[in-house]
Amino acid sequence: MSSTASSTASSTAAPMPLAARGARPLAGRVRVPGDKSISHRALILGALAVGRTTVTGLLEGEDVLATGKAMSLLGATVARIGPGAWTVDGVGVGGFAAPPETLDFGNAGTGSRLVMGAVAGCPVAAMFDGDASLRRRPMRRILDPLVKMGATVLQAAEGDRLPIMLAGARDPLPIVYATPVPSAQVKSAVLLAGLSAPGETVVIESEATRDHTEKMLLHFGATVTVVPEGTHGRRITLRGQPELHGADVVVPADPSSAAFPLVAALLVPGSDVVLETVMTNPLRIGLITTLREMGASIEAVDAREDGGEAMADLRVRFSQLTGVEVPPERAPAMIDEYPVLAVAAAFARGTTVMRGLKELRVKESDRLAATADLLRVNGVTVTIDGDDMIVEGFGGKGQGGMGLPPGGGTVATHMDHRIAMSALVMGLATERPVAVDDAAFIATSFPGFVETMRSLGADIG
Ligand SMILES: O=C(O)C1=C[C@@H](OP(=O)(O)O)[C@@H](O)[C@H](O)C1
Ligand SMILES: C=C(OP(=O)(O)O)C(=O)O
Repeated sequence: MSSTASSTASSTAAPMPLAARGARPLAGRVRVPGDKSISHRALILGALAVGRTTVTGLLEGEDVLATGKAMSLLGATVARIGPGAWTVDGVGVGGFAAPPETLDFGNAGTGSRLVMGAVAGCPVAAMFDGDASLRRRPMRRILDPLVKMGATVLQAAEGDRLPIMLAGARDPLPIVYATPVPSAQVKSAVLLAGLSAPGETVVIESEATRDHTEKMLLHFGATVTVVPEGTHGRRITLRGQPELHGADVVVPADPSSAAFPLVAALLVPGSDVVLETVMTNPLRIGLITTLREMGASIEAVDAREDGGEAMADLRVRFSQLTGVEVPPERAPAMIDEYPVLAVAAAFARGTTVMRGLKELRVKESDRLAATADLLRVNGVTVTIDGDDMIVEGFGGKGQGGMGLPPGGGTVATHMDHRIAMSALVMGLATERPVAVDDAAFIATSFPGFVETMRSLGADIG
């Protein structure tokens, strides 16, 4: 790979404390970086295609750069041709070469798990590793179906965790797999392995998760059909052994990154902000749906489509929010947004109940615990009841409100970018500043976060 960026900068660098304090109204237009999910997939499918893939708007965060490096170690030619513009010359389905060194995914669950799927369909062995956070995350959910498809786990740390040495199948088997957890990463790993298998690989999910892999497989020339399954689920069928051809991929702005300036604009009085070209895939906008139910002013302007993905500019204005109950079936559409939703809930009038958050326990940190701690050290009452989180809102300074959350705390971020950004957003609107112990991991998904927020008028330093 022609980029010099290291995938493990965050884990080796000294901690980077930072604080946010009460701001004047936020105003202006910004475009947050490219979608992380689409960026990983563009590099992986580009590497498995024949010919050249050109990606524009790629997220140049550490997670995605680690995937780019892995693709070049597996034999693809990955080059940066300009800011956010990359080319991938692929090796074709099943064509990965044995990598000469460990594939180090740093902090990235998505990169490590999707690439395990892609490697499982090739007759090569690769060592997968990551930072201390990634080494704690469960990998059995990925290994189980991949072993069924013919891959072999040659080595793994206790509890089927990284570092893992995985040998791909010489003759991969197609399977019908009902995912035991709602996870786009598990679904995608099976589909990527299934590319090399003859016949049909089927994934059945009882709750629909983000469908970027399915959409991008179609874009690269595979045959994929998707039909509803049960009340909230889907059945995805991939015809194996297609010839994928290189394609152009335009990456829209990441709604999971846009969530931070979006919630900040809702919380800081007088704010009026436009977030440009935000992806609005229905399986990614649970946060927007929820915030609108809470009374948020979020207007989608110039809604359009590119490469099969919906996008729009979002105009967001300061709003008095009211607590709501968020149903568990919405979780997959906003799984990474609960920490920042919980921050918004702390400013709302009344109680917000978020149900069905089990998967938050196995992210970069135990996000259920980390989010509750984030709020508590800043004076907010939070209850964790099983897999549900209940936040008591302060309600603001107006009629019926109890004022603003006090703030004044230092938040332990536990190597988790979303906890760090959520805490800093909170500090823009609390009575006193909010500090974080380490903001370095923000670079995994949102390089330029602090500069972007400052360009809107935020006081972070
Ligand atoms: O497939 C993806 O790109 C992702 C899927 C989600 O993880 P799970 O599949 O573990 O829910 C999400 O949390 C992650 O940030 C990105
Ligand atoms: C959970 C996340 O990512 P990953 O699983 O790729 O580490 C995230 O970005 O919030």
